[in-house]
Amino acid sequence: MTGQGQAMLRLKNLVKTYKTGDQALKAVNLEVPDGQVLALIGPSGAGKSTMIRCINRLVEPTGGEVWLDDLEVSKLGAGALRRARRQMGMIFQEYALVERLSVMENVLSGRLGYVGFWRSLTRRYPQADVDEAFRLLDRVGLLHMADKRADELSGGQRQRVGICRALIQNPKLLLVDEPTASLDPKTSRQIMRLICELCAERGLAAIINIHDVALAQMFVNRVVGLRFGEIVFDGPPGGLTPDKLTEIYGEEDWEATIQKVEDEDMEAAQ
Ligand SMILES: Nc1ncnc2c1ncn2[C@@H]1O[C@H](COP(=O)(O)OP(=O)(O)OP(=O)(O)O)[C@@H](O)[C@H]1O
Repeated sequence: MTGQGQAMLRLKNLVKTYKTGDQALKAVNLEVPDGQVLALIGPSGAGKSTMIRCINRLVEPTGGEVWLDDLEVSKLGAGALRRARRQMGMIFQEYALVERLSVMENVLSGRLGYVGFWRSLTRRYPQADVDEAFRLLDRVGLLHMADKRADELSGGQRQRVGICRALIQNPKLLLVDEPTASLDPKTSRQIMRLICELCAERGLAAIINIHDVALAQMFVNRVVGLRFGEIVFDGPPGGLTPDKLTEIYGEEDWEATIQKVEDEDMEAAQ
């Protein structure tokens, strides 16, 4: 349980220095309350993927703390970390599906952290898991594809499978790493909408690493901007003025990107 007034996810002075000497995160502090969906933006190399991966320790932090409710994830041993990871679903840019397995098997693989070792080897899942997988596939519009092989799907369909696989873990936090980077603009929008709707339905918090600022602005209430491993912006999408975007990304023509923000400003001024 989250303690009173305590954010569900807390990063305290999180540092990551790779063996190459690259300082990807410099003492990052961040709090994410229950059910909040935030977009993580920033230029290439800012440390977005590193931050997301340090939270579930796919990348081992060099320093600082990661807290998930009352659990200090950064201190856990292997067994406890495996259990903690069940609470953190991950969605990847390249979907990370097993190509030769069916859609259903890919979704069910999200339960591997729960079923015993032998059961996972034979991939025999409890009926309740199979039922839930059907429910999730239905929710994302892929019920009719349950028996198809993953390699027969389009990018958008694959990402829907990736979303189901993360959700069947029954996580409290979703870590989403560039979910739309391999998709066309229309599919990108559908996938972002789906992720945000599902988070709202389930009271799930999410950190979405996303390159497309306009897309982030469309769907989330909080944007965190990272630059050179430091948070340089944290606020509502409307606060992403040209100056702020320049602070995050460097000099650029922001006309197209901030169209929406300008429109709102004009309306407010009238
Ligand atoms: N495995 C690694 N070994 C060494 N350096 C790394 C490694 N992964 C990332 N880095 C470095 O850490 C910094 C942050 O990289 P990271 O991938 O987290 O940034 P990002 O904001 O996600 O970038 P992108 O948007 O291009 O994915 C970069 O300087 C990068 O070169």
